[in-house]
This record gives sequence, structure tokens and C-alpha cells, in this order.
Amino acid sequence: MTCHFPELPVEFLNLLNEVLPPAHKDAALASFSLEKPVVFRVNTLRTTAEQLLRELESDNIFPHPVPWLSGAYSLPVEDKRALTETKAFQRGLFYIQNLSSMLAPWVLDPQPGETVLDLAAAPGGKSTQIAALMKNEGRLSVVEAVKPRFFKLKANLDQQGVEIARTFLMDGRAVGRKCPQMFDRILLDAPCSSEARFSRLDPDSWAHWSPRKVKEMSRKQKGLVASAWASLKPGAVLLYCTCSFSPEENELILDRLLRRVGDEAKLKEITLPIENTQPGLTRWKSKTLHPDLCKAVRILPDEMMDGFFLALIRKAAS
Ligand SMILES: C[S@@+](CC[C@H](N)C(=O)[O-])C[C@H]1O[C@@H](n2cnc3c(N)ncnc32)[C@H](O)[C@@H]1O
Repeated sequence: MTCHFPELPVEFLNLLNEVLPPAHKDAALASFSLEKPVVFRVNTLRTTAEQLLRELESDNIFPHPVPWLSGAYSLPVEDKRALTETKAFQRGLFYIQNLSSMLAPWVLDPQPGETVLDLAAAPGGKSTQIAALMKNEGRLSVVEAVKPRFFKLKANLDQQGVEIARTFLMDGRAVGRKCPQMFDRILLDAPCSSEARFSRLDPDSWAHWSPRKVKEMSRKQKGLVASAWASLKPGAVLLYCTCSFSPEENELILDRLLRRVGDEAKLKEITLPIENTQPGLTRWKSKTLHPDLCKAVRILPDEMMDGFFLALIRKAAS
């Protein structure tokens, strides 16, 4: 299947050609033209799936369970408005979130009682999910650098009933220096060029994309990943993710870290409950990258999900 999408910048189309094999590239481009269903996650800090479904049923809303992810449900996009007008929505009984985004906390696997950091957190979809996985037990620090987004994050944490979060309006690049070796698990859902979320229905989604933007993001990501690494306890894990396809924002960021810290870092295998994925690249342009990078995963965008990149890195125990 060939999909023409001439509105996209030619440099982006060239990049996609180099990162994805032809069939995956065509499917990714085709997915940008689709109206994806609305997906939500039951907020187990406030309710159970059974209670929520009963309540939605009384509003004539009948979501379908996502078979491979417990607590996730989908609805045709036409039902989004009705869903957001329910009392259950106002009371924070669920959170609307893309499925690929839900997989990041699922892979991080935070446990009740742990000390966890979300280093680039607004609007808080993943922070609230982490708190739910931790059953509101332990300590969750959430950091956001952009003021209006920070306030949105705080509002979402309150609305979703998160009681274990300490919120910090600050540049995440300073955290490693201020809080060395402090956390059991860190999520770095890095600010990125958002290439894997382009939508033909929303031309704004790619309006600010440029090779320069990718470079700017890449510089910031290097600083954030170094900070996250410094804040990890020995033996702890960092999940690095973006919604970008660019190796400059993904493999090259991690290649630099792996070479800098040597045996201190090991990439862990990631097993996802989906098949529409591709392993991380171990070669880019003429450069051979760290061989462990094949353990990173690119989720390919499709009719349900946005694209995503995930890598799980463990710091050696001292
Ligand atoms: C990909 S978004 C995070 C989405 C969030 N994890 C969620 O699931 O709702 C990245 C966030 O990083 C923030 N950010 C950008 N630069 C930052 C920095 N230097 N330190 C901390 N946060 C930063 C952005 O404002 C943005 O809110």
C-alpha cells in the first residue's frame, strides 16, 4: 500500500524512509490519516472497572475492553464528547490517554512503597498511572519546567486522587545534581519533536517540525538523560521514551549515555503485549551504535495507537 502525504516536510519523509522498512513506513503514513478511537484507563485510585462501566452504562456509554491491556477501554471517536460530559469524567474515575502512552508506566512497573521520579511530567497521564500502579503508597516526585503545564499537571494529580506526589516546577536537567542516587525508578518521557503523533486531521501537529527542531530537542534530551542517570540509585531502572521516530532523539541519546557510563548501564529486554513494533537501531547513517540498542523498541503507529520509542536501562548495583 502506498500512501501519499505531500503536506509533510520532505526531510521528515526522508527520515521515515531511513528509519522504517517500506511496509512499516507506508502503514505509519496511512495511520496519520485515520481518526483513532478514544481510549481511556480506569483510575483504580478512585473506582473499579465494574463500577465505572456500570456508571457509564447509565449514561448510555458502552466502551470496549482493550483485550491486551487490563483496565483500558476504547470508544468510537464520535463518543468522546459524551464521555467527557459524564460525572465520572469530572470525578476523575478514568483518564483519557493513548494506548502507547499507557505502555510506558506498564514497562517501568513501579511498585507500592518505592521512590519514583517522573522527570518531564505534564500534563500527568503517566504520573497518575504510576501513582495508581503504586496504589498511592511510596513517594512520587514529578517535575515540569513549563509553568502553565505545571499547573495543569497539579490539577490532574488532584482530580485523579494522587496522594503521594511532590510536585516541582523546575528544569529537570538540575535534578541529578540536587538529588543524586535517590530513586528506585525514573520515567523520562522526554520533550520531543512529536513526529509519531502527526495527524492529517490536525495540520498543527507538524507545523513546528523541522530538522532544527529535532536538533534542539536532542540537545535538551541529552541534558535530561544525564540528569536522570545521576538521580538513579545503583541497581535502579530508567525508562526513556519519546513520541518521535528520529534516531537523533532516541538511539543516539542512549548511545552517548551507554558509551559515557560503560558497564554501569545495561539495556533490558522489553516484552510488550503487541506485535506492531520494531527493535531499536544499531546503525544510523554511517555510525555503528551500541549493540544493546536492539533491546529498545519502536511502537509503530496504527489505527489504534500513536507511535512511541521505549528503552529500559538498568544501573549496575554498586
Ligand atoms: C512528552 S511531555 C510529557 C507527557 C507526560 N509524561 C504525560 O504522559 O502526560 C514532555 C514534558 O516535558 C516538559 N519539559 C520540557 N523541557 C523540560 C525540562 N527541561 N525539564 C522538565 N520538563 C521539561 C514539557 O513542557 C512537557 O510537558
